[in-house]
Amino acid sequence: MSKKKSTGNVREAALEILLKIKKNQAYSNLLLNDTIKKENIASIDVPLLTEIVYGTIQYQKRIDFYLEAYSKKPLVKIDDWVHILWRLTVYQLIFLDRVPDHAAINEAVEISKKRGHKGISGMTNGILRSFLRHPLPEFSSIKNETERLAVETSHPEWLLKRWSKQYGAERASSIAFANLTHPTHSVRVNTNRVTKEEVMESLQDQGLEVKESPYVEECLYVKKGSLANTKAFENGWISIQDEGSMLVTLALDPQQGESILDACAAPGGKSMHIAERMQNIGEVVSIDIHSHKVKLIHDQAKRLELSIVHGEVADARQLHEKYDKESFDRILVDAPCSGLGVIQRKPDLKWSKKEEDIHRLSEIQQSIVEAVWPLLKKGGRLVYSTCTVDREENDDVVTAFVEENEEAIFDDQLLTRIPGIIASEKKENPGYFQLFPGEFRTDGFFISAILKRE
Ligand SMILES: C[S@@+](CC[C@H](N)C(=O)[O-])C[C@H]1O[C@@H](n2cnc3c(N)ncnc32)[C@H](O)[C@@H]1O
Repeated sequence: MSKKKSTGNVREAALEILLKIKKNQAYSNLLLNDTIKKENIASIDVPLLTEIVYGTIQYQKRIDFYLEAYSKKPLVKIDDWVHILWRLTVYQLIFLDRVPDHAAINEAVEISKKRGHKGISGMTNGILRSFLRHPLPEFSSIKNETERLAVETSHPEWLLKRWSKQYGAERASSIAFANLTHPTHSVRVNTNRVTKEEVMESLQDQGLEVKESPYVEECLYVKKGSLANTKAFENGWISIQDEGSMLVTLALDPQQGESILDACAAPGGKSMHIAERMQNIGEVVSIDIHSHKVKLIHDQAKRLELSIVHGEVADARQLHEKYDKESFDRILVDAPCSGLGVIQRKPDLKWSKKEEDIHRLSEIQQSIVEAVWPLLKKGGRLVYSTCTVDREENDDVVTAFVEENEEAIFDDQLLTRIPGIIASEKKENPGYFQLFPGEFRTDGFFISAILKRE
């Protein structure tokens, strides 16, 4: 059966998704996949729907600045669905060359008529046409520097202030601009089963543009094309993974025959990488608190033929009930975090996360590290990582832990295991480092390594 839908339905679908996100009903990626299936969106329309949804979220603060210049009423007094419809149409007018302006505006007017009344469609027509007739308002009209950066890069002010205080104003600005750029798509080659060259050939044969990474050996950048239906993916030769995430396994440096605990493991990206590096010899215990997520670990292990990975549902803070002291050679805590390092991929995070979330998460992160520490053998290594950019969830968690635990010392050899160019930039403390978005081709990641004294 043909999966045909007009682009009009694409915009309505985008409106529905954005409204649900605004009401905090779900994450954008889950809602998108759900809507594509339920609404039977044609595969040809999926890229447009994805672009409108992510782009509108990414640029919403900047778009509101533009809309405010033309709206007769303050935006807070406009119904949510009308406001979002304006936002997504302005996104198309500014950023999508392939959508003709009149088509985008006509669709918005039609949707307004269908969902509202004549007054609303008239208002929609009026604001969008006056937006087209005038030049874009200048950011320089905003006098306060942080407010100006917040509007231009479309970030909440509290977050920019936090980054500026923690990493300096220049870094805060570069993170915010980097978050507006497209992320690099990378895959990890399962070198246990296939060579990098074979994977490159296979992907290229299927029309994908592939390039070797200069940093991590098993990493390939994929420029064009969808990976999910490729032979390499179906055969379990590759996994989709950010290169920063691959560095975490390099930091842990698991060896064949060892016993490894991955305390926060789902969906299993790092557990699989660990098992691949161990050539499937040894044991990887992969814990996650959510049973539906542990299923993903089982699925991945099966697809990649990694029999040493054992997924288990448990709370990492209670593992002492299941495992003896000093059971593991190495432990990975890839902690639950605010995800502020992956805004490029998941822009809704910058609007949904609040400062209170950071405080709450940092307490959970500390308690997980403290709970699993006794399970590490003497002389063993614990790696603590997050995909966020915030000292309270990162540097503060590990420095407080090392200060309070006599047996713990920072691993001053960490950077020797990280590829040269990346490591040479990271000198603040030899036992941990922060990767910022836009710095290399990775997401924002924090990686630290702690040793247990003999
Ligand atoms: C950053 S994600 C892990 C990503 C994973 N390491 C990977 O590379 O695919 C953090 C995970 O920790 C899990 N989690 C949160 N609290 C936990 C707890 N108390 N014990 C175990 N897992 C927990 C979450 O369900 C989530 O899947």
